Amino acid sequence: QKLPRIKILATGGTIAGKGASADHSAYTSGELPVKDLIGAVPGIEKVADITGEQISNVGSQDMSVAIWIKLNKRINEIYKNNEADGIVITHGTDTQEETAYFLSLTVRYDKPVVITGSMRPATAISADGPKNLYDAVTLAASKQAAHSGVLLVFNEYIFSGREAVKTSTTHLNAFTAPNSGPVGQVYDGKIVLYETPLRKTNKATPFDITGLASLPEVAVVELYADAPATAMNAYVAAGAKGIVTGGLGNGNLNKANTDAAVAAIKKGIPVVRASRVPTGRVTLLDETDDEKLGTIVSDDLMPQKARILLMLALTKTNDRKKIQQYFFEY
Ligand SMILES: NC(=O)C[C@H](N)C(=O)O
Repeated sequence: QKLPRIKILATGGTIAGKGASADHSAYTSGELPVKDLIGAVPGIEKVADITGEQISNVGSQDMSVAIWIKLNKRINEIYKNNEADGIVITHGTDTQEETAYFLSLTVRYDKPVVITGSMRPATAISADGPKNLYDAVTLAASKQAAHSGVLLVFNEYIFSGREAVKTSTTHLNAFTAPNSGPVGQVYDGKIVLYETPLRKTNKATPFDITGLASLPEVAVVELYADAPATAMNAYVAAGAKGIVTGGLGNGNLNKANTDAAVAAIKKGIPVVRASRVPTGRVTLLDETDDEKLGTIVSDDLMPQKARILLMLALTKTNDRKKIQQYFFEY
């Protein structure tokens, strides 16, 4: 029986990280090549017929729109040319949730795309990378991974790429899905899915970025007690095409930032109200009169994910109502 063909696209991160000693936390991410990552996973050759490609080799704190566009292009090409049955992306954890959501919205095929990484570098005692990679390959090789957008596998849990958020800076269970929980588990080489994500992904979104070399600049402005409008005004002056706020509570802006937001909107720059709080929603017309101000709400996307949707939305439209609809659908 022929094994499923899995392509590993490596981008860097701690999973490819190297430290001077096994018992110390200092290391540099994005050092080892993809063949070393595959070579460190015993038994993986029994799960799938694996090939690897290096897309980038960076700590994901240096992930960029340019690398996202390259990844998106390669994934679409692999499926168009029938080069693989499933794709696994290895990635740093710092921005893994952003890449997962970006690709969920932009890949044009309903085939398996699974993303993973690690918290400990490859050289550490009990490195978690090989197990996470084994689990990711197992999931990508199973038929169950299709039609769900990008799935993020970490520490034996499976999350929707839209919902996953890094919620620990150091622990091995670094990801959770604060609003919805995991969609399944992978354990002992077996996948158990409890549910499939309902938000639209892949072909069901209008975000075909084929041919684009960049995306409209969108900035995130974080709120806090007594926050001045300096950051928002500076981003607008620097030419931002959209602003997302990491607002207070249910997406509230203080007076200074409300005034700056209204001024930005008058210049044709959409402002999306998200929240710095990790669970719950930002809904229209709660404490803020969005109709009067012209603001858009993020629904339940955290600021870093709302930024991705706004960048993609701006490739299609500048219309407030349409952009708001995107936030309710995707
Ligand atoms: N655990 C990790 O992967 C952290 C690292 N800074 C990265 O995102 O690449």
